[in-house]
Amino acid sequence: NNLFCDAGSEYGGPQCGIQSSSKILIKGGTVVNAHHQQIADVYVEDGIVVAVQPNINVGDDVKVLDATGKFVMPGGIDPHTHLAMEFMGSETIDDFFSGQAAALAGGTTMHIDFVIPINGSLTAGFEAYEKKAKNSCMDYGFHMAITKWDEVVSDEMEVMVKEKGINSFKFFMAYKGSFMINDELLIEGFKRCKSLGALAMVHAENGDAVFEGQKRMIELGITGPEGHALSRPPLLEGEATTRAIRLAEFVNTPLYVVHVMSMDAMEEIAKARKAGQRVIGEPVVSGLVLDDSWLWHSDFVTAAKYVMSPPIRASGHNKALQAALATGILQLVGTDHCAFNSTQKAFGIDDFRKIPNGVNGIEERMHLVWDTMVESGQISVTDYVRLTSTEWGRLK
Ligand SMILES: NC(=O)NCCC(=O)O
Ligand SMILES: [Zn+2]
Repeated sequence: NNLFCDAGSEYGGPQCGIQSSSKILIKGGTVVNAHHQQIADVYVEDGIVVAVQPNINVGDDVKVLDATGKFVMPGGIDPHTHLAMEFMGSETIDDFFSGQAAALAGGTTMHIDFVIPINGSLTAGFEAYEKKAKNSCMDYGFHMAITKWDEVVSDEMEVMVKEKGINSFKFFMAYKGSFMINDELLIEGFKRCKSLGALAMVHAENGDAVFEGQKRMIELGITGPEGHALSRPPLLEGEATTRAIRLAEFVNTPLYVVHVMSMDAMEEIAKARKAGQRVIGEPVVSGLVLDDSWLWHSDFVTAAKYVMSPPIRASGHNKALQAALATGILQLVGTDHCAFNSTQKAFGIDDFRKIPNGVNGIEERMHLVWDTMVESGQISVTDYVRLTSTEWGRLK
């Protein structure tokens, strides 16, 4: 714990909740936000940015950091994480502390995690996540999943929005037999989001068809990690994405599509946005920089690391997603950080359906987006700040 709590103490910063007065001047850097960049000083008092302007003069009680030749930008906000998540018979290996420590090491200073209800109860889920988040060492927020529907859940959504500060709700169209909801629930949920002014989010894959695809693979004797990709092709992501988009249009409420992994889904989002519908698309770093060749690796331990849903796609989807991000079809980058170790992944050594789904990324996101998108000239530094940090705040 202390390693991270002490990390900022040199600058008089807060030490894991112990607030002490601090004054810092970050001098002479290129200050970047989502709209503009200029050489300026940044004056920070007790963790709050008080002034941004050239040549700020300060007294001896202020710690001065020379940022000449460097960029000074907001910390990253990861809009999609799963820390301490119970999933597929296991719990993610990163809890709030270790996941956040990794995030901080990589330049992300806030994340939004998904509260998973307990037996459908939002209240019980929220209380559990409040406990899980007790060992936090950075800012975080919550979205919430909706996994069943009745009057109680509908009322609890209002409590979450009005009293608990949660105003984004995710509906899983996949994971048949666990989180998956049907279209009736999706419509009810969208209607409730609309009436509460909350944002509806979807994990868009056709869970029934995935189930059928998995059966087909097993019948063909394909039990390794490659079966994961083969059983849930881009087609099924595209189908669910367009269905969710059309139902959101029917209800007339905005829609946020999490982890857009394929051209198929991205093109549905592009069409809807072009038609004027309020649809937000979130690619994740794994989908932007990797391809599915890893899932065919002969070593199970290596291949299983890359099992997530929707799957990492064949080469070409990644470049198309990058282009969509650069041209404004997709809006912001998450990670879907949901890390399992090799012992946990080995639950599926004989059957890919049992490999816990999820990959890492919370530490790597900022530098991977920089390397892939800025260094290649696809986006500007201001775009970088928008896609990795400020856009989530603007949406909310
Ligand atoms: N994506 C994934 O494979 N694991 C996390 C749960 C989810 O977001 O679907
Ligand atoms: Zn997720």
